[in-house]
Amino acid sequence: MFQPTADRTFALLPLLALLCGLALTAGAGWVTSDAERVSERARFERRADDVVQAVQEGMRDHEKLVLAAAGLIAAQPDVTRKQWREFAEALNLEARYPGVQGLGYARRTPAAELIGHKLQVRAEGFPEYDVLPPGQRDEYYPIVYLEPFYGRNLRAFGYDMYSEPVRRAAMQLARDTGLPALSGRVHLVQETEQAPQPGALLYLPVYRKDAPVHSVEQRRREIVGFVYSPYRMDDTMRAIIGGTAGGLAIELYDGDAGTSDAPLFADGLLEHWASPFARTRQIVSGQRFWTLRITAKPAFFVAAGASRTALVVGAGALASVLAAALMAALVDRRRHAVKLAEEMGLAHRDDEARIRAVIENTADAIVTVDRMGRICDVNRAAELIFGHPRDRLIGQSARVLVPERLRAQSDALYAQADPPRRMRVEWTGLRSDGREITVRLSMERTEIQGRTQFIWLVSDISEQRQAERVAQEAHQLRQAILEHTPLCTFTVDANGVITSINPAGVRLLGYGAEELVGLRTPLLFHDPEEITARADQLSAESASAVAPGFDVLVALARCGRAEERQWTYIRRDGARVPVELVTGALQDTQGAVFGFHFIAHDITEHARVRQHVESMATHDALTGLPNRRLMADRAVQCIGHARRTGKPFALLLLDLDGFKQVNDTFGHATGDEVLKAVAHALSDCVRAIDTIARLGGDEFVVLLHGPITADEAEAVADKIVARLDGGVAACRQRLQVTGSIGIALWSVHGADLDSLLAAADAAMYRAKQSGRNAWRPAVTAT
Ligand SMILES: Nc1nc2c(ncn2[C@@H]2O[C@H](COP(=O)(O)OP(=O)(O)OP(=O)(O)O)[C@@H](O)[C@H]2O)c(=O)[nH]1
Repeated sequence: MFQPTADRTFALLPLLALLCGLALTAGAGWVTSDAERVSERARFERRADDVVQAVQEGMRDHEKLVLAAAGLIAAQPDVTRKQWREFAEALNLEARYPGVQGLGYARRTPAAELIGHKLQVRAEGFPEYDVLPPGQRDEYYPIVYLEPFYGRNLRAFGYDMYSEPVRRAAMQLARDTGLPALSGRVHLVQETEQAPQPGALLYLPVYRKDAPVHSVEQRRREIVGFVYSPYRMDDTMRAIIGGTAGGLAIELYDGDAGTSDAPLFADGLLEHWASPFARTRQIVSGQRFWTLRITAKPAFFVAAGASRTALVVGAGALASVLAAALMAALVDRRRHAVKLAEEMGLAHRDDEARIRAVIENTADAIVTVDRMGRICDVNRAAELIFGHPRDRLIGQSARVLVPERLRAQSDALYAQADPPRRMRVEWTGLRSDGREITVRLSMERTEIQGRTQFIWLVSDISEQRQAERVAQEAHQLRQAILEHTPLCTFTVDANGVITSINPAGVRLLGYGAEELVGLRTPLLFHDPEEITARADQLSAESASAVAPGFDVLVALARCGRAEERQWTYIRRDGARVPVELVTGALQDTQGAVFGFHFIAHDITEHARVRQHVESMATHDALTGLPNRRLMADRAVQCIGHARRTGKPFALLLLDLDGFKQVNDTFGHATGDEVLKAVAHALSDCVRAIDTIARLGGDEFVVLLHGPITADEAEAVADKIVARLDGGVAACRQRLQVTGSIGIALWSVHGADLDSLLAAADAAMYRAKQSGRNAWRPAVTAT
C-alpha cells in the first residue's frame, strides 16, 4: 500500500542526516575552533613577542653601535674623517646593521668657532662646505662625519641638527642624561621627494675626554658632540623585524598609539581587516616610548596551513554530505524497492482484476461451492443462466440450482468423504423461474486457504440441445420427404460420383441404389447426345471449350446458380424419360462446394399434355390439319426460304362448292365427315413436305413448297379438282363434292402471306364465277 507520509519521512532522512552531520560538524568545528583560537592566540602572542623582541634588540644593537662610535670619539677626540670611515667600514654597517642610514658625528661648534670650523672642513677637501641651515645661533652641531659618505648622506653633510627642534630635543636629552636618546619623527635631510619615509635619529653624547660628567651641568658644559645614527624607519624596521613579521601587520608609533598623527612605521596594515588578534606593546628605546601595534593578518592564519577547524569542518561537512548522500541512496533504494513492490502489488492487483474480469465476462457460469454445499461465489454469467441475483445466491445451498428430483444426487456429492477431484457431466439445472435447463458441468475440487471448495463451470447447452433436436427433426423430415417424394432425388460428390439416391430415383431410373451410390455418375442415365449438345451450347455461351462430361450438368450450379433444365433420362431398360431437372450445389459452412444435389421430375405426362395442347392450338380439331395459325407459320417459313433461295412456292386456296347444301341436305355431322374426307383427299394430291391447312368452314389452303413453277402448281390444282370431283366417302355413302381453287405464286402474285392469300382468294372467286369445280391462277400484280 502506498504510504505517502512514511515516504515523505524517508525522503527527509538524507536532509536530516545532512543537518545532523552539519550540526555535529559545527559543534566540533566550534570546539576545535575554540581550541585552535587559543592555540592561534598563543602563536600570535609568541610571534608578537618575537617582533617586540626583535625591535628592542635591533634598537639595542643600534645603541651599541652608537656607543661603540662614541667610544671611538671619546678615546680619540680628534678622530679624523679617515679614521671614522675606517671605523664604520670595520663595523660593516650595511651588512650588520641593515636599515641604518649611516653613522655620523655632529661636532659641537659654538658660534665663535663657526667660521674656523667651516674653514677647517673646507680645508679637508670640501671647499663648498657650509653649516646649514644658515643663521645665527649660539652653538651649532653640524654633521661632520657621516658614513657611508655618499649618496643621499652627502646632503646631510654640514647640517646643524641642533637647529631643528625635534632633533634638538633628543640631543639635549642625550646630552643631559649621557644616554642614547631617540628623536621623535623627523624628515631626514637625506630624504628626497621620491618614496619619502619617516625618519628618526639616535643620539649619543660625547663629552670631553676625562671631563667629569656626573651632573647635567657638567654634561652640558663638557659636551663636544653627538654620535648619531639616522634611520629611515621603513628600511630600519624592516631590517630589524625581518622574517618575524610574516602574517603580522606592524605599526610603530612614536609615543602612545593613537596619539600620534602618523606611525613611524607601518607594514601590512589592512583597513578592512578586523583582526581577531591584535596586541599593543610599548617599548622604550633611546629613552623614548615607542608603541608597537601588532595585528594578525589573514596571512597569519593561512600561513598556519589548513587549520584543524577547517579540517574538522571540511571533513565533517564532507562526512555529512557523504552520509546524506548515502542516506539518499538508501532512501532512493528503499523508494525504488517500495515502488517495485507497489508495482508488483499493482501488477498482482492487475492480474487479479484481469482474472476477475475474465471470470465476470465469461459466457459460462462459475459457481464456487464449499464443503457444506453452500454457494461461496458466483459470476455474472451464473446470474444470467440461473436467473438469481448474485446476493441471493451467495450463502445459499447449491440445491437451489438443482431440480427437486435431482437434489438427492447433488447432496450425495458433497456428503462424500473424499469427493472426486474433477468431474464432467451433463446435468439439468433449475432457473429461478422454474424452467429447467440442460447444462454441461465441469467441476474442479480445490483447496483455497485450507478449505475445500468446488468450482463449478456451468455451460448452458439448452439451446445447443434444442438446436440438435431441431436439426435431428429436420434431418428426419428430409429423410421422410426424400423417402416418399415422387421426385427422383440424388446427390453426388464434387467429382460427380453418386452419394445417395431416394426410392423415387431408383424407381424412375430402374437402377438399384447399390448399383449407383459410390460407383457411378449421373452420366450413366443421361442421353449422350443431349450432353454433347449442352456442352456445345455452354462452349458457345462461355466462349471456351466445355467437355461433354459431368461438368455439363453442374456448370451453373458450380457457379452458385440453381439450374432448371429438361433432360432425357435413359432408364436401365432403355426407355427414355423426359425429366425436369433441378440442380444445386452443396456447400459447407465455409461456402465450399463439396457436392451437388439433383431433383428430377418425370415430365412424360406433362410433355404429352403439352404436346396435345400445342397441337390443339395449331391444328384444326375436326380434320387434324394445321389451322390458320400453323399455316401462317409455315407460309412465313416458305417466304423466308424463297427469299433466301429465290425459288418460288405456290399457295392454293380451295373453297368447297355449295357446301351449305351438304349440311342442309345431309346434316352437319355428315358435313363434318365430308370436310374430313376432303382433307384426306387433299393429302393424296400433294407431297409430304407440302402443307395442307384448314382455314375454317369449307376453306382450305395448300402450300406447295418451292421450288415450283406455275405449271406445276396448276397441275396440282387440276389433280385436286379431279380428286374431289370423283366424290368422297362420308357416313357410309359417297357424296359428290367439288371445289374452286385460286392459285397464287410467290412472288409473282404477292411477296407476303396477306397479298398471296388475297390474290389466291380473288382467283378462287373467279373460278367460282366461271362455274365452280375449276381452278384459276391469280392475276399478276401490276
Ligand atoms: N358441317 C359443317 N358445316 C360447316 C362447318 N363450318 C362451316 N360450315 C358450313 O359451311 C357452309 C359454307 O357455305 P358457303 O361457303 O358460304 O357457301 P356454299 O354453300 O359453299 O356456296 P359457295 O361457296 O358459294 O359455293 C355454311 O353453311 C356453314 O354453315 C363445319 O365445321 N361443319
